[in-house]
Amino acid sequence: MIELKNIGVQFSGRDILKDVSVMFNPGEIIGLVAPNGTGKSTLMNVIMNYINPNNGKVILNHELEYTNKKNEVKIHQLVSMMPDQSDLYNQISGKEHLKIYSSMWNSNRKLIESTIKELGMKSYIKKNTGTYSLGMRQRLCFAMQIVSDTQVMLMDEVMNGLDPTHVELISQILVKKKSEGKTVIVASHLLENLEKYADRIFFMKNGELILVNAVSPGFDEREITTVRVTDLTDKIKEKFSKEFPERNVRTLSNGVTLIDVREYDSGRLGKVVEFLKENQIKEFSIGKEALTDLYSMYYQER
Ligand SMILES: Nc1ncnc2c1ncn2[C@@H]1O[C@H](COP(=O)(O)OP(=O)(O)OP(=O)(O)O)[C@@H](O)[C@H]1O
Repeated sequence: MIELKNIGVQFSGRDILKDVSVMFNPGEIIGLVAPNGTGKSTLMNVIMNYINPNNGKVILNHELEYTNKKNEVKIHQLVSMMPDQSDLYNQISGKEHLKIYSSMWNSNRKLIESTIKELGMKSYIKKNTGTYSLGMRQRLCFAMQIVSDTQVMLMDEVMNGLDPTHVELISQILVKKKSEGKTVIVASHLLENLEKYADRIFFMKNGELILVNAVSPGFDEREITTVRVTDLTDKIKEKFSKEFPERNVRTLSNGVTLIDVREYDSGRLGKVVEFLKENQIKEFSIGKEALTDLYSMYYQER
């Protein structure tokens, strides 16, 4: 378990993190979402003690803090940050990288072979990383962190440069890590993907963390709050507002129109669906807002 207590970071007098207090638990995947330059990496760097916060502290397992070098070594045995592609050595093989990480964290050597297999890296793992493509390098960075096998794993843009098959594969591995009790903290711009596996998602805005979506546990798939329409023209929208004047209809910058049906009974909801069908609107779903809608609301609404 990792706790951030009243963390404040200022750069050039600007608040990047403002009194952030939050707890990340074992067996959960945390998603961090924000536009470029908001503070996701800063937060991770604070957790790693690569940046000294102006205020506050990081506490691991209720007791360990970055108060001295000895504690830092202890914490870094338990908390790791996924390496960056620029950390790779071009003149040695992927497998050598994995061996180095396994030794540094003194983890189970068996993890090396199983991770290579799991990530489909067998055909190239013995070649020098200088010959790797972007996606191959990214998979290696991910594999290095998996091999280190720490209790808390921080991943900044883990899906960078990966094709959809590998995005899916890595998502599945993240879920597996979670089931092993790891705390996985992922900063990502792939919202649809993140939404599938993250337990809690935080948006960062004005130095604060805002919990936007508790996907599970307790997330009720059946809860209907919104009809989400992707092909609503202005004309039909106007007509809709006349027929359903009491309703809150909003069109977001991503082009999606959300109709708030929170207080509708099934009869009234049926009428909304009927209206859409009668007006040849085909692209709609009934349920909740998607993460990309929430993102539009928080960051892009004019
Ligand atoms: N060492 C530093 N000194 C001064 N300003 C910094 C420093 N590190 C980061 N910043 C600033 O803090 C802000 C947040 O940066 P950060 O790298 O945390 O953003 P991010 O959300 O991770 O962005 P991205 O999605 O682009 O990775 C930016 O405006 C950046 O310029």
